[in-house]
Amino acid sequence: MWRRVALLSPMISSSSRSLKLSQAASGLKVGESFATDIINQDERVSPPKEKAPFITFVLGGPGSGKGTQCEKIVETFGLQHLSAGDLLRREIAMHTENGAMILNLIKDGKIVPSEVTVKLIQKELESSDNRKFLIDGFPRTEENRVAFERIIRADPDVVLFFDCPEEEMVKRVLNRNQGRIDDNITTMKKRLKIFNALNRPVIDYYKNKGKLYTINAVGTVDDIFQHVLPIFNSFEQLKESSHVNPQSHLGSSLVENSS
Ligand SMILES: Nc1ncnc2c1ncn2[C@@H]1O[C@H](COP(=O)(O)OP(=O)(O)OP(=O)(O)O)[C@@H](O)[C@H]1O
Ligand SMILES: Nc1ccn([C@@H]2O[C@H](COP(=O)(O)O)[C@@H](O)[C@H]2O)c(=O)n1
Ligand SMILES: [Mg+2]
Repeated sequence: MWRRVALLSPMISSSSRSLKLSQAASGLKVGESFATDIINQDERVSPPKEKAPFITFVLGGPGSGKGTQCEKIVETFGLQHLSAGDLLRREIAMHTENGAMILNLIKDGKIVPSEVTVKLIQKELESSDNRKFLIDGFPRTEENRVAFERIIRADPDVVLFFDCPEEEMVKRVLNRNQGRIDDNITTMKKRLKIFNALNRPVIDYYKNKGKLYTINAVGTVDDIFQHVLPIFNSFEQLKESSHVNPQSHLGSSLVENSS
């Protein structure tokens, strides 16, 4: 098994390098490991450089179709889907120490403190063997974004923004029928307000950085996915692990890279 360790070479003599590396390896955080060396614990050989993980943030208003499109991206390109909302709902279901606080905030369409959400994401990133992630519904606020940079010490490679009119989002959420406590008109109105006030600045931030891909989220699920395909097709490292031949899909060029 490959374990990630920080750049420790200067503090390690050649004879005891493997042992000290493996001792030091436990207790590392994801952010530390992103600029790291690795060691093969079975073979004790010189480690090759580990590539930084490929991170996609998936943004869009409530009901814009983020989760639906993420499922299709996973099927085609093999990324791991981490939905911030699902991670938070799991805390509620498991009655963890933050569960009750999270429930109250979600009921009211409010944003959970960034530290809590980022730590949940961090756990998933660190325990995964996948190196390609779709982080859905995150960052929701500038505070979320800054906390991710501080704790995880990584930047997204791609930011998708599913752009959908409010009327359509309301219709979809009210028809979702998955028993979500926030799928009602009162909470939906609050969520839309929060989206416009707090998520829009994050979208603008990535637009200015040239990382934002704005996708028209109106149409059938398959039509919309046709706009997503060419984005991921343009990254060589994603083609390597694709489950189907993404080239066989006719990705349209209706995507706007808003840089
Ligand atoms: N293109 C589409 N056309 C019609 N309905 C859609 C489309 N995409 C998704 N839906 C439906 O709309 C609802 C909301 O979609 P989804 O859960 O993917 O949105 P979301 O952006 O993840 O929302 P949230 O932020 O609330 O989690 C679901 O019931 C889904 O099946
Ligand atoms: N970064 C986030 C993401 C979500 N929340 C809370 O969860 C609710 C549901 O999120 P979905 O992505 O599943 O729509 C959302 O309204 C927030 O209350 C959060 O706080 N921070
Ligand atoms: Mg969702």
